Amino acid sequence: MESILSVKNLQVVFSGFKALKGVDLEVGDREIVTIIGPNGAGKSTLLDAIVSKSPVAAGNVYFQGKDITNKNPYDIARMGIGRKFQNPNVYNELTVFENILLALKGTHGILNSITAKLTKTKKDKIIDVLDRIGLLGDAGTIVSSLSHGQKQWVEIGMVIAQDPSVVLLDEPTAGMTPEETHATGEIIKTLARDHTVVAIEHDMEFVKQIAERIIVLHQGAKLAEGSVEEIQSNPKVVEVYLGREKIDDAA
Ligand SMILES: Nc1ncnc2c1ncn2[C@@H]1O[C@H](COP(=O)(O)OP(=O)(O)OP(=O)(O)O)[C@@H](O)[C@H]1O
Repeated sequence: MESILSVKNLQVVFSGFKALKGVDLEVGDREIVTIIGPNGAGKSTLLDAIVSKSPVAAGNVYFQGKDITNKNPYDIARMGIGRKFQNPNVYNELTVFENILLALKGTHGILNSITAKLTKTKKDKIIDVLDRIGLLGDAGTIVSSLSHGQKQWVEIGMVIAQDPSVVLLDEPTAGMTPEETHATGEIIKTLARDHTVVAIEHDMEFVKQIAERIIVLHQGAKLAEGSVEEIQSNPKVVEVYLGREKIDDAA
């Protein structure tokens, strides 16, 4: 497998605390990789370190064969790695269409973007993004009136509007209803036709819906890696994570 994103022996240290203790990760072009693991395992830190939001203490991150370790986050985004955080970061007072417009490459300033004449290319691009996130019918809706799940989709749309090769998603279904969660899975599967997706997720039904390969992190290290079946039957994973989830559910 040719990797588009490659993480080698990655270490992140916060004031002496080793949040990542030497993690390796290989992600193939247009693959969907899901990262699971208990709270505090280092999942968000791993995505943060890839885009230089957390400083890498040792190890390397390669994107399309280039070493991007600790490069400027803005340059990493421009090179083609898009990152969506847990909470939707959208313009609530603007329409869905305007939110996607603002995220397009080469768009500068809110007022400029909204008042400037829209080229057909930009309009077609926005329509394509809205179609892919299932919000074409809501193009003119003000974002504040959308459900929490729909806001998350707007933000996914804002990420893909920048044409990243790799999309990093941090708990994309957090706070969603089961129906929204399922719809998000279908959106992600469609995205993976054109983008590589790495998603952190807790909801195992969702993981089963989208995952081609699962990475399990535990205490800053990789505990296991494999298909849904391999992960579900791995005794170490059941002990530290999946068994724990069942106990939590029962509680
Ligand atoms: N900026 C920071 N400064 C200090 N410690 C941090 C910082 N960011 C994360 N940590 C610590 O690093 C560890 C890993 O955190 P991280 O958020 O990556 O875990 P996670 O697996 O994403 O957890 P969760 O599922 O709860 O989001 C935790 O112990 C956390 O407290």
